[in-house]
Amino acid sequence: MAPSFTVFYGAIVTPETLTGYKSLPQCLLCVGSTGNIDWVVDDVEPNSVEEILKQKGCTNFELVKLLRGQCLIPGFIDTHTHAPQFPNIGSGQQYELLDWLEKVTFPTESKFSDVDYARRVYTNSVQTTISYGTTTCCYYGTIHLEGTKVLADIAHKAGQRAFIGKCNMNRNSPDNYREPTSAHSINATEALISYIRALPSHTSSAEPLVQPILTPRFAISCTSDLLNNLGDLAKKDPSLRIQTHISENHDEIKFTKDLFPDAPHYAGVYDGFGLLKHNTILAHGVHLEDAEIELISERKAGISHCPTSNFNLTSGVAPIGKYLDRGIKVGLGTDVSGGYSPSILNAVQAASVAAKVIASQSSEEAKAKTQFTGRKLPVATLFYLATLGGAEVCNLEKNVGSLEAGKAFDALLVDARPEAGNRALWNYDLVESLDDMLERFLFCGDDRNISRVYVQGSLIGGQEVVGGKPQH
Ligand SMILES: O=c1[nH]c(=O)c2nc[nH]c2[nH]1
Ligand SMILES: [Zn+2]
Repeated sequence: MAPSFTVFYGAIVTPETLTGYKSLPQCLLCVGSTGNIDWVVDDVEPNSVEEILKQKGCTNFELVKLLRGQCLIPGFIDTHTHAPQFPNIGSGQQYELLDWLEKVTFPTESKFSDVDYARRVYTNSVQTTISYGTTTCCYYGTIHLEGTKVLADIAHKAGQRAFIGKCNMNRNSPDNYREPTSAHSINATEALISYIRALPSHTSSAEPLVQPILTPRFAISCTSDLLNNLGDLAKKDPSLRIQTHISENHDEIKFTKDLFPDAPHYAGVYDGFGLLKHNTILAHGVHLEDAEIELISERKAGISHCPTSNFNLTSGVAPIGKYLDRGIKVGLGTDVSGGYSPSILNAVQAASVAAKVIASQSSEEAKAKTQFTGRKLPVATLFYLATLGGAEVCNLEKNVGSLEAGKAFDALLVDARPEAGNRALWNYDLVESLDDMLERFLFCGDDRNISRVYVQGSLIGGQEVVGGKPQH
C-alpha cells in the first residue's frame, strides 16, 4: 500500500517576519495525502521520532531523514518572468529598455505564433525555473492565445504552481507583433482564462496550481480602450490577479506620461482603469514618485523587485527599503531576459547588492530614523522576499511561502554538502550553524544545491530526481 504520509526528519529553515526566520535543527514535519503539511514538531531527539509518530497516529508513512548539511526551506517564488524570453538569456545587454524591446524582445516573442516553437521553448523555460527551485512562478506569455495555452499545459503537467498570462498589446509594437483591436485582445484573454480554469485540478484547494492572470504588458502597449476593458474584466471577477510593468526606465516613464496626459502619474494610469488592486503585481517600480508609492500602498498592490534586470538594462536601483517601510508587499522577480538569470538565488544576491548601493549613498543620520530605507537588507529579509514576501505579492500567503501546518508543502530540499558538487560551498564542514548554512546557500548556492523540489507535496524536480523519482 502506498504511504499516506511523508515524514521528514531533520533541519528546517522557514521565514516568520521580514526580519526573522526560524531555524529548527531537529524537526519532524508530516505531509498528508492532500500535499498539505499536517503537523510540525520541533526539537525532536532521534530516539523520540518513533514515539512521536505513534502519538500522532501516523502508521503508513515514508520517512525521509535529512543528512547533516541538508535542510528543508519553502520553495522560491518568482513574481515576474517572461517564459518566451528564455532563448534570449544573456544577449542584448547593450540596450536599454525601449530599444531592447524593439531590437531583441519583440522579434523573439513574435515567433510564438508557431505553436511547435512555443512548445519547445516553454518546455525548457518551465524545467529551468523548477530546477532552480521556483515552486510558484508568475509567467508572461506572448500575445498568442494558442502558444500561451501550451505554456499553461506545460506548467500544469510539470506540477508547478503558476500564474499564466497572455500579453495584452494593441499598440507601439511591430505590425507582426500587435493585436489588431482591443476586442481581439479581450476575446483571446477570456478564452485563455476559460481554458486554464478547465484544466483538471491537482488540489482540492480553492487555489488551483495553475491560474490565469491578466497581463497588460505595460501602459505603452495598450490603448485606453483595452485598459478599460481589462479593468472591467478585473471588476467582474475580483479573484483574477493582474501583472504588469511600472516605472522601470526614464524614457518609458516619459513615453507613458505623453500617452496618458490626464493621469497624475504612471501608477495613476493603472488606477484610473481599475487595474491597481490588492492582487496586482507591479514589476520593477524603480523610479516611483512619492505620490505613487502612497497610492500603491493604499491599494495594497505588490512590487516584484527585479534587481538583476534593473542592473542589466541599466534601469536603476529600486528603493526597496522605502517600500518595505511603507508596508508595501515586495517579492523577487528574475524578469528573464531583462534579467540574465532564471534563478531566484541570483535575484537574492542582486537584491542584496542593490540595497548596499543605496546604503552606500545614504547618510548615517538618515538611516538612524528608518528600519529599511537606505539600509542594507539583512539575510532574514532577503529570505523573506524570496519566499513569504513573494507569496504575499501573489496573494497566496495563506497557502505557501513558509513551512507551517495547514499550508501546502511547497518546499526545497537544500543540500549544502560537498557531495552536491558546488565548490563555492566546499567548506560546509566548517560551518557551525543553520544560520551560516542559509546565508552561504543564498549567496553561493545554485541549482546543484537544490536536491528536491516539491509542490503541493509532489516531487516535481531537483538534482536528485530523474524521471520523477529520487535517485539514491
Ligand atoms: O523588463 C522588461 N521586460 C519586458 O519584456 C517588458 N515589456 C515592457 N516592459 C518590460 N520590461
Ligand atoms: Zn518583465
